[in-house]
Amino acid sequence: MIRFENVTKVYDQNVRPALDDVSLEIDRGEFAFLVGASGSGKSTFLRLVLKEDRATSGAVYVAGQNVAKISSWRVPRLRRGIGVVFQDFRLLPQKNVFANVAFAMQVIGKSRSVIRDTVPEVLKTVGLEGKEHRMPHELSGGEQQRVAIARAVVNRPGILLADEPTGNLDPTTSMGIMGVLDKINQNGTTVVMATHDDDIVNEMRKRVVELKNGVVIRDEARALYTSMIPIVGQSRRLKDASGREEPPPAGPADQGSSAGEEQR
Ligand SMILES: Nc1ncnc2c1ncn2[C@@H]1O[C@H](COP(=O)(O)OP(=O)(O)OP(=O)(O)O)[C@@H](O)[C@H]1O
Repeated sequence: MIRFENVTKVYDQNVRPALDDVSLEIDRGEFAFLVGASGSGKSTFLRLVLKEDRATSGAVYVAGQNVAKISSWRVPRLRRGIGVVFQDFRLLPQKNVFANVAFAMQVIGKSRSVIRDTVPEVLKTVGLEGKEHRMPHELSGGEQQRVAIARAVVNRPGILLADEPTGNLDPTTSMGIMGVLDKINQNGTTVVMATHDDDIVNEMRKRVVELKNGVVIRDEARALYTSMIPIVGQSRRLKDASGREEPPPAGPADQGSSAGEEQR
């Protein structure tokens, strides 16, 4: 669904690349977390998928298409297949919940009757039944993020990109949002989520792709936020699912663990 082939992104020739020779494949229907320190390249990765930036070298494929070869008039069609949610929700403040979601359908020319049928369905999926007429300022942060997710998926995109979607939310509300994203993923949408939230990653046990200085340093299935496998040459500490730190186990990196590293 998403394939990066030796992708390098240089913003400024005088500093190291934001992404450095990244090769990675995320299959249709997968749920993958992108983790890494601030500045490690997570948002750059998402922007390249959306063709908001272009790779300096290498190739980015989305649904089998090399995005560099998509002409500018076809970019909206690419983006229609990709829902996006952000940390700061980005709702239209003057529109109610229904209208915020309906707007995403209006701009692509859906008929009123289709909108009338579809919006309540998607609001139900995200747990906002009965809140159609609320204004954004009358909603909690978690509810606002649910509206943003409803708007992102109402046109049934194949891919949902989420950039720190729980960054402004408390832990309980965040887990509610993860429940919504998980449900959307189980309905067949590929989800890629950039996050710093270790508790969420540890709870979800999905694929984790870890970036450091633009390089993929870990790609592990059903993983924790911090690898169970010590990375050679780095001092790392492990966190268990409760977030408690434990000393790293003795032994070579390639002996494997219950989490089992999987390179794709
Ligand atoms: N438009 C830009 N122009 C110049 N440099 C940029 C630009 N966007 C990002 N960078 C640089 O690229 C690197 C990767 O940034 P990116 O935003 O992808 O990181 P991130 O992992 O998403 O960080 P955060 O967790 O803080 O959002 C950083 O060094 C950043 O300063």
